[in-house]
Amino acid sequence: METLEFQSEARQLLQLMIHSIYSNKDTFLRELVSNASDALDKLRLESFRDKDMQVDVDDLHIVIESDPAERTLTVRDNGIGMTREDVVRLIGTIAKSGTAEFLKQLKEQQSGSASDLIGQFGIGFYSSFMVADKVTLVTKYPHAEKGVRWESTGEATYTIDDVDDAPQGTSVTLHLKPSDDEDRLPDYTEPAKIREIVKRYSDFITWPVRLGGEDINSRKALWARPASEVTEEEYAEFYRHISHDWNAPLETIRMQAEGTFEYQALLFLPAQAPMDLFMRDGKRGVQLYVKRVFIMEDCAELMPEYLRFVKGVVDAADLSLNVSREILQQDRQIQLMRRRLVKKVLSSIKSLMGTRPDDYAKLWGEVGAALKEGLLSDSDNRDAILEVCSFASTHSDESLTTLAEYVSRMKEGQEHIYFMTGDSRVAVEKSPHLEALRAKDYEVLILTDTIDEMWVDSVPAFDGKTFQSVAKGQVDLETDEEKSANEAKAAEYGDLLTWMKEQLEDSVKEVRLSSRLTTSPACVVGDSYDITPTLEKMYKAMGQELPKIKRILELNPSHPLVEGLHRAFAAGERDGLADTAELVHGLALLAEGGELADPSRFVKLVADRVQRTF
Ligand SMILES: Nc1ncnc2c1ncn2[C@@H]1O[C@H](COP(=O)(O)OP(=O)(O)OP(=O)(O)O)[C@@H](O)[C@H]1O
Repeated sequence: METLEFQSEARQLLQLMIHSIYSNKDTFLRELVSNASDALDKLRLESFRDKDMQVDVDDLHIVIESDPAERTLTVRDNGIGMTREDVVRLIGTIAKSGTAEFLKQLKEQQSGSASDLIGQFGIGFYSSFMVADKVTLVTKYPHAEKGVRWESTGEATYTIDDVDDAPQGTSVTLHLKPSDDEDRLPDYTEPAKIREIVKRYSDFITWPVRLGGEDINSRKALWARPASEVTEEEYAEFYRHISHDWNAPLETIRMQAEGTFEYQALLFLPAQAPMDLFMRDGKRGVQLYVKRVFIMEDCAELMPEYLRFVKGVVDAADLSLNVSREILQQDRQIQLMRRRLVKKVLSSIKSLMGTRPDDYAKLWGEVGAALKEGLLSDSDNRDAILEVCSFASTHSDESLTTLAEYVSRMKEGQEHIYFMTGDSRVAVEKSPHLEALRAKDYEVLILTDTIDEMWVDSVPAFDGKTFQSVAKGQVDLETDEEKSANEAKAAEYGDLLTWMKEQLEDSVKEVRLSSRLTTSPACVVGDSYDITPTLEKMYKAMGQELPKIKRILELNPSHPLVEGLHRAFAAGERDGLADTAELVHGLALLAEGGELADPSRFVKLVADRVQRTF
């Protein structure tokens, strides 16, 4: 027998379980039944793929046994089992990505809301320690010679030992803590209690769950039952089973297709973003069943990456049971099905917008940044995605706006949908680029998600209105009169502009008069196809070297500083004027929250000027 130590993260989670923070301890049984069900699915699949496997798959089931005298409760399955290495790896450590992040968040939370986080993380098996002071697991993997016995009190260590005569599958025996009404710990050896919990949480499990020789679950796949007969609570439990999210789903979507390619789908939109939404190795896709038989988890072929927050099941009638990912990728029917699933999800989000705006807002807040990835990757559905997007805008400090709402508020003569990207709302709002639009009372979308920097370049228009960055290209807001006045100004300033461009040659590619400024002296803008400073920063952070990007300096000819500069220049003054040009450029960069190439030089120039005022 060997005694091993739990990995430190596993130990921390076990401590949380022992000093349980869940008020609802019944859920431990759901976790054990859920694991057993997964193990049966896996064995069934494995036996299908590996014909040499000497296993009996005729009567796959889950048995629950209780012994009131010994105060034990056992959940047994004749599923895939685990090897000794599996046990050490799967039960002794927590290999899931994001564990450290999870524990950090947990520390920051009050214990009340910690259960939300735990549910999301899905610590499954460990939840046994909420109700047991010792847990014994005996398991055997089909190809392993011997079985394994694992035992622990949930403290720092566990023991592991070989077993000669272990049956196929896994049994988990809980040595229950004394029942205690005050601590809301019921007597889990009571058959009525066990029956009640299984009925409530695990009724839909496709394998029989037996107690005292009797099947106690109905085993009906929810998606195969008439929608009118399934309760919200049943959907919610099923959602929890497949998603490991503790919360109820925000929306349940059912689909049915008949004809040449039959399938049923039961999909869920989450109330809370999955923890792994933005993790590289996060879960993707939905579960695939073929005629009620579980085929694969995380079937990314059925749901595009940008809809990875959608959980659920697709049950296709006409696929072969040993369908592979390669086949799925090439199958035309699968692609058609995927297309319909995507359309259905997007239309469900749209109807949520109309019927339950608060829920829509919640969903958008949680997963909007992922959904927007679709604007880049799914051009077929671009319009449908744009319709369900919401953005911050200068129209309101509190609520977001849809594009349709934006368009309905467009001013007469306004041709474009104006937007500005940036690091934060404050930075964008303070930016000088917005001045002329504000003066005209034009609304500007404030885009601060990383993904916004990318899609705005590839989405041409919404409802026939093109997207126009206020920080790029020429912003054309003037009346004809203003235009001719400006042209005259430009002629007047021509020499100064040329001279300034020479002075600032290393950092700017052009100096011109601005039509977007009203109160600031200057701003820097990009050409229509230049990448933005935020994007430039992102590339740099990823270690990508970019050629130096020169932007355009725009001057406000009605600002006293610029007027003064012009006067001095026209009077032939050149002393110190080069420094002034540099200062004006620096001010423009600072005003948009940008970075100066040489801050110490800028400080010196300003200090010199200030000194001269004494
Ligand atoms: N009855 C079982 N038979 C075979 N393997 C099991 C069984 N129970 C647990 N395991 C293995 O141990 C792993 C860890 O189980 P645990 O319940 O802690 O987490 P999980 O099921 O992976 O996570 P979640 O509960 O979020 O699904 C499982 O993924 C599975 O590989």
